[in-house]
Amino acid sequence: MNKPLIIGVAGGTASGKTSVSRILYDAFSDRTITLLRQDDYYNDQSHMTMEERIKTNYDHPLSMDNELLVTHLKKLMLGYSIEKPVYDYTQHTRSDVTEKIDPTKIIIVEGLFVLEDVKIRELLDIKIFVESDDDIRFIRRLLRDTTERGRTIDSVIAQYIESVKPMHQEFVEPTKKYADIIVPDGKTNAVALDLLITKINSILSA
Ligand SMILES: Nc1ncnc2c1ncn2[C@@H]1O[C@H](COP(=O)(O)OP(=O)(O)O)[C@@H](O)[C@H]1O
Ligand SMILES: Nc1ccn([C@@H]2O[C@H](COP(=O)(O)O)[C@@H](O)[C@H]2O)c(=O)n1
Repeated sequence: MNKPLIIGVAGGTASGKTSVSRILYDAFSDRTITLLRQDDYYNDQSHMTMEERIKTNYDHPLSMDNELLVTHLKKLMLGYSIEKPVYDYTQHTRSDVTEKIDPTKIIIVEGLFVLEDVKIRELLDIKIFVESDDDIRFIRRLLRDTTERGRTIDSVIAQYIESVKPMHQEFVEPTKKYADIIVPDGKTNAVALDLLITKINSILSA
């Protein structure tokens, strides 16, 4: 099998990374394609109490097991299957199950820090940064985390002020400089998405 095409999608929380990745995934669903979410590679915290887990700074790169993500990407590149962790946001740790992922022609890897970590970055053939205004991202996150991630309004606000916002400015926003393409407004940016799909098609048919 030829080396897979690896596409990295970075951006702040609720910027639209998953939405953009899903559109690219759907556009190439006639080929073999995998979508890996860096969130599944948060450190395993099953040995910690819930009180300790709540205190973790999930917006610092050290909260991620990037070593495992890189190992998994390299295995997929060599044609081996992996057992991907599955993250549980309500428990702040990996769930008991893993998901078997087989090697595919295209791999999309999306997450806050996929452009921040040099070892991940150098595996990427196309580097995308999804950008949305901070206030819009905060509103989206508030809605999402209270409906889908089992959080209270107060906890989302406190976490945003204490860690999400400052860590975004320190570790996520600066990685925009590594992007091949910055996509403002994420999934609604039809022109940028069309350009990306055209470019991916041209690489695949080369
Ligand atoms: N362009 C957009 N317009 C409106 N809502 C959006 C847009 N992009 C994302 N959303 C919504 O915002 C939330 C976060 O989007 P998501 O793609 O999961 O972001 P991320 O993966 O960067 O955290 C989701 O509920 C999603 O439906
Ligand atoms: N236990 C956790 C783990 C992560 N988070 C937050 O998730 C955000 C990253 O996911 P996106 O889909 O928004 O990119 C990140 O900002 C962490 O704060 C969490 O709250 N709890």
